[in-house]
Amino acid sequence: MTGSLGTCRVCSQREALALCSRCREVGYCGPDCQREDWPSHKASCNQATKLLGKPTGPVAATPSPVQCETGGLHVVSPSKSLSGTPGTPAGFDVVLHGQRSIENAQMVIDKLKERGVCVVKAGADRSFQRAVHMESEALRSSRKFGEAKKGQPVVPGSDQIRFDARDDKVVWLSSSWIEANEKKARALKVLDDQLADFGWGLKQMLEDQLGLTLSKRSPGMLSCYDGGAVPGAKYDFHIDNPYQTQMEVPDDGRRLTLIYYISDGQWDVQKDGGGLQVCLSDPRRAPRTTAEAKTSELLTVAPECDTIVAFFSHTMYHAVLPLSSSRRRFALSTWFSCK
Ligand SMILES: O=C(O)CCC(=O)C(=O)O
Ligand SMILES: [Fe+2]
Repeated sequence: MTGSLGTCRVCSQREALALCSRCREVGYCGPDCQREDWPSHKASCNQATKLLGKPTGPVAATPSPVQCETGGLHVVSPSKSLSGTPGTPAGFDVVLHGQRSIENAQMVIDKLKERGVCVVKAGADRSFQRAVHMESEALRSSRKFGEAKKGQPVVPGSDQIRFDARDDKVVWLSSSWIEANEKKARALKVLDDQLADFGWGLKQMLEDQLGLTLSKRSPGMLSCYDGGAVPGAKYDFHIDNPYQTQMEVPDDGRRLTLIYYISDGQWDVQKDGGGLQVCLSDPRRAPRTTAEAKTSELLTVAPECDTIVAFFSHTMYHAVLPLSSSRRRFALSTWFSCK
């Protein structure tokens, strides 16, 4: 779902900004047109979701900027306190559930512009959350996760290789992997699609308001930090696409990182560790070093089930703090790129 979505199917005048999140077959300029169309679109939407074999319950409640039945998503609590002191998890900036998709997308954009990171409550059904957790655990038991560490020359051309300071294992949900593991990852596939929709739903606003043009998305990456197998598992401070820092690395195109956390129940960052910590530096420019980044205020996000975190891949330093219990911390991540 890249490029233009065409014109709105109702008014045929304005550009469609988002697709129906259930069937992803029709586009609207905004919630008003979508709401008006729902009585006539309902039947074909139900048919399409049946044909695609999508579980309608979870899809209707998953994190996408447009929801058919209700005409968009609904913000419940804009920003609770966001003191961001280490160890104190941030509140949600946006809570998605069922109405006002465009307004929600705008709140995400505003937060990204102001702070480079936005914490969103996705609003998926509990049964869907449980399904993605069970699938993640089952994939781990059947040894589907592989090494995530990547080696890179310390400077280009050097024989000295530095490995990513990360302790997670990952599965890439590429289309061929999904095809080969269809039954094992039904809910994860739906989640990956929904995360994609959420990101693409921001596309036009990111372009118009922040000058960021997204044209590609990576496959979903399911990660597992296993506090039982690797006590204290973590990922040190880094920028996903560090081309602006003093490290001599090429621009890999990544601009927006989206992560959806998957866990069995509540996650207490004081007890379990594993918080995502983001350095709140200038969102428009990457700090040149980790030390410089750490002089900024820190925002801690609890990897609590059903939380989405969005941040700029090329400017925001972040880390996964060491796990301090034997729990497993799962997340589905995806990266949107400008090339
Ligand atoms: O899982 C997280 O919270 C962040 C992981 C991360 O930074 C990465 O995979 O690049
Ligand atoms: Fe990262």
